[in-house]
Amino acid sequence: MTLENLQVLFFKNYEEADITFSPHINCFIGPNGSGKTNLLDAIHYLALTKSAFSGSDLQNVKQGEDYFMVKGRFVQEAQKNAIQITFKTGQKKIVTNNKAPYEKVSEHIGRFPVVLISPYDTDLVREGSEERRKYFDSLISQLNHDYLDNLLRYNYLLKQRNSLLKQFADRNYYDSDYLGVLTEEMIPFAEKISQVRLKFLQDFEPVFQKQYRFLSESSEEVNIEYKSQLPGQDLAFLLKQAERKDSILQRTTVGPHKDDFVFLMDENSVKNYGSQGQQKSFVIALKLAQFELFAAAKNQKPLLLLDDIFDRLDEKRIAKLLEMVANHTFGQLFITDSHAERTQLFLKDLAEDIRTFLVKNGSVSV
Ligand SMILES: Nc1ncnc2c1ncn2[C@@H]1O[C@H](COP(=O)(O)OP(=O)(O)OP(=O)(O)O)[C@@H](O)[C@H]1O
Repeated sequence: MTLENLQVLFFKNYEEADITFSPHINCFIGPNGSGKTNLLDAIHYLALTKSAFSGSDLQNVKQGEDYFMVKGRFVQEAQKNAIQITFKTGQKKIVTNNKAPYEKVSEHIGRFPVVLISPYDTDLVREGSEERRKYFDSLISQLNHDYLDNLLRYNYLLKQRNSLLKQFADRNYYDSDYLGVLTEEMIPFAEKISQVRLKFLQDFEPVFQKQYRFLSESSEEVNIEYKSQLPGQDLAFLLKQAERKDSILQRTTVGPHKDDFVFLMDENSVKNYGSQGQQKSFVIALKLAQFELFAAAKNQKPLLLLDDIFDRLDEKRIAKLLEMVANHTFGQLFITDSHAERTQLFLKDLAEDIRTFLVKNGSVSV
């Protein structure tokens, strides 16, 4: 799969940009804060209908404006998909493919696979379980639409259950039967989510371990452990047992929203025991495993977005990634860097068609 072009309007620090890409390597070069990462984010947005960095669409609208648009043409085999996403303050965003709106935006997710490697990836190791759940949920959702639907449904019901618990506390009254009906409705979704997460990890872990060995060339063993209250347990019983606690805390304390994916290195926590270099290898291996699984499942190479890797990674890891580029492991690549000479030096031995874009203060030139 390739992205032929990208147009943005009032997206982050861009008033307007219109770029035609190389099907191989594209480099965005410019000073810090000029808007290189924002272009990668616009590509991410086109593929996944959300930013990789900002939690709210309002943050993506250029300051002083009230809407933004991102537009681009993905080519899959001979088929062209012109995607346009428009967000206007206070309104629902509109996503169209070849001018036709999707019935459900979730249908778009996973159709145009993209993998982003960014300096923020180490948050997956350092932050709490929510970061990791979000990452794996997004990954599984791009491979499995039923999973995404179940997850959306579960999250909706969870929100309702939590607000009911809060209402009971506020009004000083309690209706266990009413809560029970909502709880029962959640259980099948919770069970499916847990089953799919467990099964996914069984497929993902060996691919991840292979990528880690390739990147680090060291002997430590890495694992990802699925930590959940659910497998092998009767969830209805667990929820019933937690009901008193839930009513005091006014939130649901049992369920897949409490799961974690624990990152281990020689059976120790990567967060506490892994060196900075090991943590970076760990997260890049996650992303390379994601790339490999997406490529296999979708029978096409995802776009690979590499943010600031020449600055943030040591030469050994950069060499490994470039070895993969030279071996044609990847398809279309988008790379950001603040130093043109450094990028040229790293890419000089590659035979691919390399296109360089100069980024300056929210504008792009060739
Ligand atoms: N909604 C917005 N409106 C206007 N400007 C914005 C908006 N969101 C982000 N920016 C600006 O975009 C700039 C950051 O762009 P970006 O992260 O793409 O930079 P970069 O070139 O990748 O820098 P670095 O090399 O430091 O990673 C900042 O100056 C920020 O203020």
